[in-house]
Amino acid sequence: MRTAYCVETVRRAERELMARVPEGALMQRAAAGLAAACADLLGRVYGRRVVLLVGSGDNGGDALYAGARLSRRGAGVTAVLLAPDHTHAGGLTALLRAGGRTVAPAGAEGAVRRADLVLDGIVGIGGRGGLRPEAAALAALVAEAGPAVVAVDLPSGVDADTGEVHGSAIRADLTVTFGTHKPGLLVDPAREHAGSVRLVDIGLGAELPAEPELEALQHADVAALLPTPGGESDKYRRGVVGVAAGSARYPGAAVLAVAGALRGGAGAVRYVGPAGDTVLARFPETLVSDRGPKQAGRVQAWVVGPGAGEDAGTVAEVLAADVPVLVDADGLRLADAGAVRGRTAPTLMTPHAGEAAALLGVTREEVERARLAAARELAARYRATVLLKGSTTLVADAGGAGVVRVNATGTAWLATAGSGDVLSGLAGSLLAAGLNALDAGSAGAYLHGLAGRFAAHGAPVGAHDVAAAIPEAWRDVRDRDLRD
Ligand SMILES: NC(=O)C1=CN([C@@H]2O[C@H](COP(=O)(O)OP(=O)(O)OC[C@H]3O[C@@H](n4cnc5c(N)ncnc54)[C@H](O)[C@@H]3O)[C@@H](O)[C@H]2O)[C@@H](O)CC1
Ligand SMILES: Nc1ncnc2c1ncn2[C@@H]1O[C@H](COP(=O)(O)OP(=O)(O)O)[C@@H](O)[C@H]1O
Ligand SMILES: [K+]
Repeated sequence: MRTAYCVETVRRAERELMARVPEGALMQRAAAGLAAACADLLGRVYGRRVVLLVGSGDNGGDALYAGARLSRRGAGVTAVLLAPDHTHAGGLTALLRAGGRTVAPAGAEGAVRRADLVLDGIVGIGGRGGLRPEAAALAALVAEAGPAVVAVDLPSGVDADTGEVHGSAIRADLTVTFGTHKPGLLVDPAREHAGSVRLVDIGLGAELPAEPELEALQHADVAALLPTPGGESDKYRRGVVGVAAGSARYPGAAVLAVAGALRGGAGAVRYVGPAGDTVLARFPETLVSDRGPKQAGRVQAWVVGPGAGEDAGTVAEVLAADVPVLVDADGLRLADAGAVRGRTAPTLMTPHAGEAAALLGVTREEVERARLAAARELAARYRATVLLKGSTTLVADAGGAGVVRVNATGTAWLATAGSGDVLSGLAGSLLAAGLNALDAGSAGAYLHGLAGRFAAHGAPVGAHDVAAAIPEAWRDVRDRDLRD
């Protein structure tokens, strides 16, 4: 499991650790890891030109000490001091002793244009708001000049706790973060600014609490969740998932949800709705019923909503069932909030940003700017588990207060019509197989993201390709975990 902790928790843990280690030790650990990552990126350090953007805090100190290390290895290092009267004194002395030089922002253009590498040490977890004008101008110059950029701890200008970006922020190729990931490194739009992320261990682990702010499943975590049939299994014991989806207008949504559900671990898929013939033509193994959800026979979980059109009656009927229910797409609009809140069995809602915005009464852009807050807010309002889809997929458990799962496997190729329907079938199938709503949502998103990658291989795909690649994703999770 990859975990991320918010700034307040990191600060508390750092205080506790600092009380037990020699003064300055943590910064030296951070700087050593940072310099090593820069050396890896450069390939050869000797003769390279490195520019440090140095702000007023310890983030700048990290950059200066790392710059000193690179300078000792033969790099030409220039520090641009954004706050010359408040520069980290120890770091500055170390850099100057190692042969580095300093320059004011006004005189930095030449050095930036010649640089092989720029280290962003403007602000770290002490940053508030976007970059200030002088730093923003430097960031624009760096972006235009195009050297590799390594962000120290996190890209300056992004919100470490939320992933929000207020104003301008550094765009990095690599972020070297210390002690633990911060939520902003895993949640867009900030995540996009971070590039790839490397975690440097500074010994913080033992001081961090058990419950992080965010967690991201890895192969081993998902492998442990995947349902596997045993000797005693039959199709009913593996779980039956009911899919109430599709309409005369959108029969394809039913097919795609069933396509996902058939690959999600349930023993059988029961389809209810007006697209039965279309579903059967594509998937003859589906149990099709032309009666409503109540009369369709027992299921262990329902998926309702994809392509449902205006069929509020079916949504209400499904919500009245005493089994886990996944509500997606049109179902989200048609569901009565009180009925969702009143359910005793788990509910998993799977909106994209537009659907979440409609439920919250805000704009889509507002949701995309503050995904974490939106997912938590919906989970609180509906007392349901909420999987918020998009470039970052988040799963907040019912109530919204606990740890939020973030999915790291997605690819932008999944932004294709109907791929959400596949996800709803897949996650609903995992619910029917016995996973709780948080696990079903996050393991479903994980497999779905991986399937998207495998199906796409860097080229456009349709949603049915994603569904067809789910078994490959499943095998990859299971087999790579066995090898690890
Ligand atoms: N505390 C520790 O034990 C460790 C801290 N480390 C580093 O220390 C950093 C935190 O250092 P600080 O607490 O000094 O905070 P920062 O260096 O992140 O920033 C604080 C300073 O930046 C200014 N500032 C805030 N927002 C700004 C903005 N938008 N534009 C320009 N300036 C702004 C503040 O006025 C303050 O002077 C971490 O991110 C990490 O890089 C590491 O050395 C590891 C150990
Ligand atoms: N930029 C992106 N990067 C990664 N995944 C994305 C991106 N955009 C969309 N997705 C994923 O693609 C799927 C689209 O679902 P959805 O918006 O419901 O589409 P539809 O309604 O057409 O089925 C979701 O799983 C979502 O997380
Ligand atoms: K930084």
